Amino acid sequence: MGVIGVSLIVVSFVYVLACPIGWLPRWIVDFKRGLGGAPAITEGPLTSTAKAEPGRDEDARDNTATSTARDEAGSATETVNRKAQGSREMPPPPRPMTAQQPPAIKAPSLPESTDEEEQITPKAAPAESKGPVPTFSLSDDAPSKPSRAPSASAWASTMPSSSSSAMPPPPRPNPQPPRLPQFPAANSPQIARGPAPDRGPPAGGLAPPSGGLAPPPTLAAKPNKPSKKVMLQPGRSPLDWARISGPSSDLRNLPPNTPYLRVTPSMLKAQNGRKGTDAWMALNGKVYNISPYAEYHPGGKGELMRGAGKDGTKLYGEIHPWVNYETMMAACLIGLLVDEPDGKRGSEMDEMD
Ligand code: HEM
Repeated sequence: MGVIGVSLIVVSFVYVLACPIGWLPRWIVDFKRGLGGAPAITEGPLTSTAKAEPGRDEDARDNTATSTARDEAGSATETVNRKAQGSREMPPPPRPMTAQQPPAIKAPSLPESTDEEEQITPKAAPAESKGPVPTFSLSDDAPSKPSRAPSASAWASTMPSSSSSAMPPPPRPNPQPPRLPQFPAANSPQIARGPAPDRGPPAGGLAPPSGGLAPPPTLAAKPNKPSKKVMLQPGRSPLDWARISGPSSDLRNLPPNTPYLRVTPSMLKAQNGRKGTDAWMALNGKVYNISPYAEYHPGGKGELMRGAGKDGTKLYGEIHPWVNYETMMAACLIGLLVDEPDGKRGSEMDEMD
């Protein structure tokens, strides 16, 4: 009997070792793994946790070792019964796809620390190895080394032109400034009318204005003549005259508090600036003493004295009608030009002119 029992035990061991794993119950498989046999292939669905948990694997080994010890201490009959039970339960054949399953998440190399038992679920590691940080290049040249994220230009150059999903590069800025369209337009009626007619030089002999418009007819035109202005002595500028001929000045050269005089033509003729007398001149019915102004006259003393002792209205108007004599000569006002008492004013005035 002892020999038979030992033989059964030996046969059971041989069967367990030689039998396909898929036909064996789980605890025998675990037992075989504990003996260092083929890697365990579970019957149930493969899960990454089952294959990637070394902690559980170690637990299984512990269970297997416990079972082994229990088996060794058990009787041969129990072993035979378990063998018979395993024979009756026909497990499914091993899946051929098991070996072709994609690699599951690689189990991280956990450090051999004391808290290994607490960390049951390992952290998944990235499938790809960490490479260098991709570099970006903005130059149009091809990148010297391949990078994971190429530059925009390199990407655009590598993209096929026929691809509809490729975004075209932005247009380059136009170096030339935009040009305005022709004005007037080619079909404009302004061109149909032709060029503007030549209306001749502007009236008055003035330089043609830039705007092409003629001066208003009410503006008196300045005669286009050479200037007859003279060099004035120092202190005899128009500004100096304005300073000495203010509203409170009296340049009549008459006795103080003398009222405005009624100047007859004979009186005016006698004031011609000769023989030490002042020169008077009538302008539009008013008589002025022009002697104080002679050194300030821009046209010179000689030109001014052409109207001394006379009615210079016509002469004055021929040269500079724009000059405001009433303001300039207010301090030199003698009085009003009146007719001769005997009615000779008209003929005398004609002679004076
Ligand atoms: C009280 C009477 C007069 C006053 C206040 C006066 C005033 C002036 C003034 C302010 C100017 C400068 C004008 C300018 O810069 O455009 C001037 C210029 C001139 N005046 Fe008189 N004037 C008087 C009478 C006369 C008379 C009677 C004559 C000649 C007969 C005369 C002949 C001239 C001449 C030739 C010029 C130079 C014009 C030029 O070439 O620009 N002036 N006068």
